[in-house]
Amino acid sequence: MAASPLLQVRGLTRRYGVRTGLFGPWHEVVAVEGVDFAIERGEIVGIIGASGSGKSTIGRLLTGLDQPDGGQILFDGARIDGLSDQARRPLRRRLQLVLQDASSALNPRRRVGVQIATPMLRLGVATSREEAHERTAELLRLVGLDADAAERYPHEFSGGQRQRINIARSLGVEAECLILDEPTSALDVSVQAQILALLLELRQQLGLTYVFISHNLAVVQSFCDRILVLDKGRLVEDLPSRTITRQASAPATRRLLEANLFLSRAPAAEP
Ligand SMILES: Nc1ncnc2c1ncn2[C@@H]1O[C@H](COP(=O)(O)OP(=O)(O)OP(=O)(O)O)[C@@H](O)[C@H]1O
Repeated sequence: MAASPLLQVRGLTRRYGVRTGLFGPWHEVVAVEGVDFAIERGEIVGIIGASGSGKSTIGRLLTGLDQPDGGQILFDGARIDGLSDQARRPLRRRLQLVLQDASSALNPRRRVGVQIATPMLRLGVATSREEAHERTAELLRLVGLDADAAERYPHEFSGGQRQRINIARSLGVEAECLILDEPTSALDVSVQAQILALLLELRQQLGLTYVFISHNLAVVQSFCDRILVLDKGRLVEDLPSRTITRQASAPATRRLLEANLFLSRAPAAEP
């Protein structure tokens, strides 16, 4: 029997009730509507679309920070939508969300080492403080930081280094799948490239699966195996990165490709 995809969504739907003004009438905003896709182990899949197309909503639904109004989410063949906090606990280890703003994910008042070690102990990946401590040093090395980073506080690091710490924390709990929501958008291009290279290396070493949410088509094309395009909450394209330029048929994808072409041809700004 063929193994099930690592992550699968069927008919995923999320609508929000929104009020016009303080006392105005309520109306419905469709954030995500009837989305279907499947992601295999070891794949890097990009989710792209214009602002408001539903990308982050999908990230929140996949990681249980929000619940769908309709449809199903399966992880390793089992339903994970609508789980209680208790039932979700083992999953929290396997499926991790990495956000754009690494600072907000880190506690400014706690040393980096403690922040990497605590989830390991809480989720039972390490059974003693010593083991968590050793593993923290290994992880810091793995993401390209010195082991003494463990003794420092988040504000002592650059944005790119903080994102490395964030990734080390996800790896500490032995995550299998990272949902990366614009993980490099706040970084300058050279640091962005370093983080993407690190993620590729980690996938190679650890067999990780990534869902990469971004508004940047050029980045998604170079980093992902496959690209899903959202338009007003609907999935309108699902193509391998290498063929998307030739095979794209959805108007939303064509718009993204044209914008990308325009940006790559635009003359550099005057100093
Ligand atoms: N909590 C919420 N309450 C009401 N509407 C929401 C909420 N979260 C998202 N929405 C709406 O759902 C739609 C999709 O939002 P979402 O943040 O998923 O888009 P996005 O593609 O990630 O956008 P961006 O690229 O700008 O971050 C938007 O119209 C947004 O206004």
